[in-house]
Amino acid sequence: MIEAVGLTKRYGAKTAVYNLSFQVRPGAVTGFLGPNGSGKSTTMRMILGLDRPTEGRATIGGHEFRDLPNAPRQVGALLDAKAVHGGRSARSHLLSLAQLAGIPAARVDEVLGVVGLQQVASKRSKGFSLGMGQRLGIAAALLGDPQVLLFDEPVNGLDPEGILWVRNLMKMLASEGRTVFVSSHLMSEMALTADHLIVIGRGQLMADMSITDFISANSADFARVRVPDDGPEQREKLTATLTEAGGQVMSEPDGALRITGLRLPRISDLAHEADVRLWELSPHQASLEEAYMRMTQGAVDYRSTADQVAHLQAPPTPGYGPQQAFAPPQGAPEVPQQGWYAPPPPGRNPYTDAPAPAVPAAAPAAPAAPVAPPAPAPAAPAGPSADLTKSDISEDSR
Ligand SMILES: Nc1ncnc2c1ncn2[C@@H]1O[C@H](COP(=O)(O)OP(=O)(O)OP(=O)(O)O)[C@@H](O)[C@H]1O
Repeated sequence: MIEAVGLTKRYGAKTAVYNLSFQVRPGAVTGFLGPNGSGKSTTMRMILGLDRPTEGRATIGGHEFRDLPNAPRQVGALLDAKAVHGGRSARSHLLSLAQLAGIPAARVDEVLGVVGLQQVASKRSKGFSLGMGQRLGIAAALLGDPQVLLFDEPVNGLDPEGILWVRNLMKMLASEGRTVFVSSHLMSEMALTADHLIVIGRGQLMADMSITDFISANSADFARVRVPDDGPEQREKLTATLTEAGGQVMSEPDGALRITGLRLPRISDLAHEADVRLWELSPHQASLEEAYMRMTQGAVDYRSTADQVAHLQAPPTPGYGPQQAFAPPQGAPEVPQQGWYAPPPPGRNPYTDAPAPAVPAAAPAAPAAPVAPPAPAPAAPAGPSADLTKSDISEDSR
């Protein structure tokens, strides 16, 4: 098991990680999520003894990394796939790691096979693509057959077949009873891979719960309703009826209405009683991606501004799709078009309203005012976090 207790890291005036406490248990894949610069790599580096915490501690199986007897046989990690001597072949890179850790040379060929790099084992790694480098990094992590594995963005640069392979590998390692801690930006991927989630924002814990609990705690189920386009009267009548019955109604730009707080059959009955015809009545549930976006939208450091290319665009054609203007009916606010744009779930959203993120019931209490305020984009640090352009570049590593 990996455990962090009050883990804090400051780089001068910058607080990268503040008072993080969590446990990563064996037998499950635990996803580690957070926006760019939220402190994921720093946390992993502290767990692996590569950075010293300013306060608090991180342990693996009850020991700090540097006190672990024969650490490479107990813990494997992929932090920065580029941290390889480019002049060495994949095999000799792994052989040198194996020798240092007292691992038999035969294991090198085993892990080369597991990651699918047998064909290029004697090629210099400086010619490797991003995805091949990721595979080599994963091979290094598996070398000592460790019980505890940490992967920082393992699918970065892998093609769809490679992503599927990593997903299955993580699950298999966890099913063997190992502790698997994986950071990723790909929510959809985490939804398919992880059993448990730890979410951080600006270095602080925002959630520590199962994927299922995460979605139900943060997602908003809603119904989408559409009435005939023959004037605003029907929409206004329906809005008033549904609001009176206890529903919350928001207007979408294309004229549809989003309803929360009422079940679909009740919406249908109410529309019937009000003599309003429906062209659409459909259920919607927020995905993990949406739940995550909502949770972390207040803790994002890097945001794009709008590209000023309006003068390059063709003038709108009246009467078509979203370009058609629909005034929101009375009493129905418009669905916000920036960030998370579903209506919030009933009650206050603790993640976006409070100045410092609060923590859900399952997680330890958050500090009052811990992290440095939003600052200009920080200088890119060494290591994986320096890559702000992380993208999924397809490659064929075979
Ligand atoms: N060595 C360092 N010196 C100064 N600041 C640092 C250093 N390492 C990290 N930071 C800062 O600490 C914060 C957390 O960085 P970290 O790399 O841990 O985030 P991350 O969640 O891994 O980001 P990403 O998803 O972009 O990889 C960032 O603001 C980063 O600039």
